[in-house]
Amino acid sequence: MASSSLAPRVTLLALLSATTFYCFYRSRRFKLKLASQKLALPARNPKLIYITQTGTSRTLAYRLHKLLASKGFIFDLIDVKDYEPEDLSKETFVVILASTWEDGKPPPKAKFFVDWIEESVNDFRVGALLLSKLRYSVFGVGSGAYGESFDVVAKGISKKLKALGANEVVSLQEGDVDGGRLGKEIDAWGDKLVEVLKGGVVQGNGVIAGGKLDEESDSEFAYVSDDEEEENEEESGVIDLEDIAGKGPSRNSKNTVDVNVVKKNDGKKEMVTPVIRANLQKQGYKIIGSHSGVKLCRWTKSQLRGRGGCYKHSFYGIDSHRCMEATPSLACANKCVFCWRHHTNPVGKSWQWKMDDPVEIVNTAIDLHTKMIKQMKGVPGVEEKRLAEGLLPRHCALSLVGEPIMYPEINTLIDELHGRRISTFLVTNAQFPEKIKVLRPITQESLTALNEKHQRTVYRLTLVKGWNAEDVDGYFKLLSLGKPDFIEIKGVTYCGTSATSKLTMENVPWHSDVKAFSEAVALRSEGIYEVACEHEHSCCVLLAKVDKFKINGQWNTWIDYEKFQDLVASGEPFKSTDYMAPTPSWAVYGAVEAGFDPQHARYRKERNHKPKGQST
Ligand SMILES: Cc1cc2nc3c(=O)[nH]c(=O)nc-3n(C[C@H](O)[C@H](O)[C@H](O)COP(=O)(O)O)c2cc1C
Repeated sequence: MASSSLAPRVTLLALLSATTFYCFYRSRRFKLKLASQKLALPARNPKLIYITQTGTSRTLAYRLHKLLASKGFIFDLIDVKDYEPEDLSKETFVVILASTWEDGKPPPKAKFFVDWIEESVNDFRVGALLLSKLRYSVFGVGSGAYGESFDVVAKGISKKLKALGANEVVSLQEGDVDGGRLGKEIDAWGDKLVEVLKGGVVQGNGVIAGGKLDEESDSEFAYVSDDEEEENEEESGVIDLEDIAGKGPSRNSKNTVDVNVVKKNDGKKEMVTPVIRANLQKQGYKIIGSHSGVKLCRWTKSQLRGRGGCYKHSFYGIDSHRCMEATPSLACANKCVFCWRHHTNPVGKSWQWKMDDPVEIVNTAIDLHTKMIKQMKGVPGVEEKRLAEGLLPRHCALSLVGEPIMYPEINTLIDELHGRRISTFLVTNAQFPEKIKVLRPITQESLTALNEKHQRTVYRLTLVKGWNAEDVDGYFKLLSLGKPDFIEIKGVTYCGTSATSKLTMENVPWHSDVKAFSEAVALRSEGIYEVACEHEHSCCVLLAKVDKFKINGQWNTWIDYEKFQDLVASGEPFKSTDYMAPTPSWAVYGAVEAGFDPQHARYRKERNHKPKGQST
């Protein structure tokens, strides 16, 4: 590097690092402030929402409200016309009573509410965990005389809330006005709700206390599938039980059982509600936690079924079902909760890190990954061949944000992974440029201090409409710093509006917006970058350096993983172009497949409407 350009570059790098660190510090301060404020905020009341035309559901809702109040559980009673459905992502417990009218439609006053739920399910920009904090139950009000459209509004709401990640705590009740027993039915159903609510108190898991909900409660209460495509399939974490009330789940050698969903002898699956947990505990089982941290990502499940992969498959040939995560951990030996941020400003205490052995980290990562893959055996649609592939992880994501970047053994960890022919890609940030500089070769790296690396480097940019989707010049300046080989530009995924995220659907770009921004950045680069690939389903586009990766008109954004491992093993220096591979035509920008691998089976959810703002 010419010495004349070194000084400004170092200055810029330092500036960027300092800015990033400052923003990080501010955001943490802000979060801490919010957390401390939160303690003072009253918890959000659970909601009892009724959907009615002629008043039946309202009468039942009042009756249920009274019953719940008599047991000490205070719900806000709300007519659906007065409820803003976007608030569902802030709720933790909602009970809905819904009637069905002509042609299986909801009463007109509920149209907006029902449409919002429906559209959120069908909108691929919305995260499958939008309502993951929400626990809910639905009671249908209708007439069996209407045959196929009996209670369809309630059934639809229940199914769609589940698809958005909400947890159903008492099963849907299909109330039939013709039976003349609706009053008794709502009482019995209400008793079940009370049982669940009481369970929350008994278990002390923060679900409900004195009729109030704790917004910060963990979701260990019930397991929910994060699979958008298989709404009712709660495969991971399912333990086959003869009968939970009788024998219970088979114990493992440690006499513990880790369940969130159980299957009863009638084949039905059931959530492990606090009540069931209590029953299991009475039988001597120790419940050791939830599955929230070890669920397979939806792309992995999809690829195990031979269906579409994530954008990393389209851009680089990474198979999700062969990709695991390893998290190097640093634990403070002084058991200090503030960890390194505290210790960098020590308060007089000598300190030391407790570090995981790299071999142990890799073994644990492989172990967790293979365990989860094995759980998919026998799940409908999962292919034997892909299961076998999944048991041989080939890629590893190393997230080096925060504490792990300080992990001194990072190169040993990378060596350990490569020793097992597992390619590594890093996710990091600009706070620790020195650490990035000394890293061993990996297949792909991200962010600044990368300009001088010989491996593939990538920026990842998340577009938020109204926030950053217009600043082409600003982003081009950032590119000029690290001169990455690739730039992934991805539309933000909507995960609900909350105290810490003010994003709304208005901020979520369409794929056409992402394309337009990417093309503008490419244009601004004056030929250095071109848009190389796209993955429409993820709203994601890849820009790549033309001189390195486009050879005789052919893009080479994919990675020859075997060659990469051979190069590592050789011990000789090598460059990113030594292990590049041709991008398949279906992944190239503008292809009719729009990044969808034709070898995968396309699985489309039923859509009743075209996505907003799209012509096709
Ligand atoms: C014109 C008409 C159409 C109806 N269509 C359905 C239907 O498709 N499915 C159903 O389950 N119930 C249907 N019902 C029954 C209503 O859901 C039932 O009367 C219920 O009690 C209405 O509750 P609400 O007063 O809370 O709106 C229909 C009733 C009427 C009068």
